[in-house]
Amino acid sequence: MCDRKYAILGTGALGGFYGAKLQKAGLDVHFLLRSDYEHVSQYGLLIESKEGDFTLSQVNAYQYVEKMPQCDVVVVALKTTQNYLLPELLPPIVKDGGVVLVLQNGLGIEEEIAQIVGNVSIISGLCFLCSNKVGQGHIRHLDYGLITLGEYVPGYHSVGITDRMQQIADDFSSAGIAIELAEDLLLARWKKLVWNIPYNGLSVILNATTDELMADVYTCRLVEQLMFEVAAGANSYGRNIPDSFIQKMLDYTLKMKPYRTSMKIDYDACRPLEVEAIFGNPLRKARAAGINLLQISCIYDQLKFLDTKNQRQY
Ligand SMILES: NC(=O)C1=CN([C@@H]2O[C@H](COP(=O)(O)OP(=O)(O)OC[C@H]3O[C@@H](n4cnc5c(N)ncnc54)[C@H](OP(=O)(O)O)[C@@H]3O)[C@@H](O)[C@H]2O)C=CC1
Ligand SMILES: CC(C)(CO)C(=O)C(=O)O
Repeated sequence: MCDRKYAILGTGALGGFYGAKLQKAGLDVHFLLRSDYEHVSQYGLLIESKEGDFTLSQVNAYQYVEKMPQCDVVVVALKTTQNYLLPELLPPIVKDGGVVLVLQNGLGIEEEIAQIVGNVSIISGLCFLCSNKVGQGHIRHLDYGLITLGEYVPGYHSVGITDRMQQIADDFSSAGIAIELAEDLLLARWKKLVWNIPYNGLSVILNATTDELMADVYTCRLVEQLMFEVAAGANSYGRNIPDSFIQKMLDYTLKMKPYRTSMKIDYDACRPLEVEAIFGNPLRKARAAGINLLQISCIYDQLKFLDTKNQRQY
């Protein structure tokens, strides 16, 4: 068993699920919580999963990072809308020479983290996971769970498979979490956006689940066009997303159980939407490389309008 200490920043649908699996496998895990702190300190975490339900009656729960031990691996599992808190949250808990493991959707997050903490490695994981937080300390894992890991270096040059990536992969694999290693993090991030941009965006704008978007010829066409635009964005950075990958994402979603995307869940709960990380950053990156992603830009403007209106109502 490894002696790496893990911190989970944000014990929600994703952080709660993976963190609990790591603890169950015997790893030393420390959970930062917000509204669920009292409940989880007292009763622990309950994970409902198609892979088997389990309870952790005792977890290392914290309300403040100052009380947490310094950790070898700090998992960032907040919504990106909370990333403005990272300058307060990260420095006290990441060990010198440690790893910040970003498990968030979107683009450009590693560059922000590199500004906050020096002398750490930044590794990101793109999570193909359907998980929801359904109550205090109560996570419902609906499907999937594969994480594609890639390491960040300034400029997003491809660094191949590093030893640190391999160590984290070994820890997660020991907890029964499927891991794939990517040589090129930037390519992996754009590939994840092939799914998130059309489905997250359209689910909110059109008030639709994934199966509804796939069942209609017009929305299906829109999804596909958006996917091709994401591929054009990747291409502006010299990354090739083949047409076969787009077909794979369409087939994958057709086979998926009807799903309300995480952005739609946030919208329905009047929580802020991850518009900047998932739409704004890719648009700005592509623009900086000289291309305008017109359809994605149109989705972005509508989401900004809906997000602002939703927040005002709240
Ligand atoms: N859920 C999924 O299946 C997937 C999620 N992702 C990505 O993972 C990331 C996390 O999403 P998800 O887990 O769904 O989101 P959740 O909202 O379920 O989890 C985020 C957690 O962070 C906690 N939090 C927020 N602010 C603080 C704070 N200041 N201190 C401590 N805890 C805090 C929240 O606490 P509180 O409970 O009080 O709100 C919440 O429990 C996002 O980038 C998302 O896009 C990617 C793939 C799949
Ligand atoms: C594609 C999906 C729904 C899981 O398969 C996901 O990873 C996400 O919501 O970001």
